[in-house]
Amino acid sequence: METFQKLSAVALGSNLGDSVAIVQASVETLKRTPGIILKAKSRFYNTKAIGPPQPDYINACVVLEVEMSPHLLLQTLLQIENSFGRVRQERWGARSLDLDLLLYDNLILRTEKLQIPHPRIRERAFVLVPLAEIAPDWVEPVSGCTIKELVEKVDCSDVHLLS
Ligand SMILES: Nc1ncnc2c1ncn2[C@@H]1O[C@H](COP(=O)(O)OP(=O)(O)OP(=O)(O)O)[C@@H](O)[C@H]1O
Ligand SMILES: Nc1nc2c(c(=O)[nH]1)N=C(CO)CN2
Repeated sequence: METFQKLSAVALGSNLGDSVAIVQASVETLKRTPGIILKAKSRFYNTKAIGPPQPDYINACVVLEVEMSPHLLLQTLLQIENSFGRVRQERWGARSLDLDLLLYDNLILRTEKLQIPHPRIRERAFVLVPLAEIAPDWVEPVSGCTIKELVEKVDCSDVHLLS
C-alpha cells in the first residue's frame, strides 16, 4: 500500500485548569498517537486572551509528521480535546484545551468543517510567535509569506515566554 508523510503545524492553547500540565499532557498524547511523529515543540507562552473577558492562556505550537489525511488529523485533534474535558461553550470562550490545525504541507483547503491554513493564523500573535520558533521558514500558502515574515506584522506585546 502507498504510504505518505506530511508535515503539519498545530497550535495548543488552554486557559482553564492547570494549563501548563494540560498542554504538556496533550503533547504526550499526540506523541503516542499512531500515525503522528512529533518533530518539534515550541516553548510555552503566557498570552492575553483575545475574545470575551477570561483568564490568560498558555499557548504553544508543535510540528508533526503525520500519516493521515487532514480530516482524520482534525478528528484526532478534536478527540484529544474532548479527552481533556473540553466543553464547547461560547465562541472564543475559556477552554481546558484547544488544538487548532494551522498548516498541512502547502495545502489550501476550504470546506465547511475544515479550513487550512487556519483562517485566523495570519492575525494571531499567540500562534505566530511560538510557530516562528520552530518553523520560521514555512510559507503560509494563502499570503505567500513565511511565518517569520507574518510574525513581524503583528503586535506581539501580549505574548510572553513562560518563565
Ligand atoms: N483548521 C482548523 N482547525 C481546527 N478546527 C477547525 C479548522 N477549520 C475548521 N475547524 C472547525 O472549527 C470548529 C470549531 O472550532 P473551535 O470551537 O475550536 O473554535 P474556536 O477555538 O472557538 O475559534 P477559532 O476557530 O477562532 O480558534 C471545529 O469543530 C472544526 O470543525
Ligand atoms: N491568547 C489567546 N486568546 C485566544 C485563544 C488562545 O489560544 N490564546 N484561543 C481562542 C479561541 O481559539 C480565543 N482567544
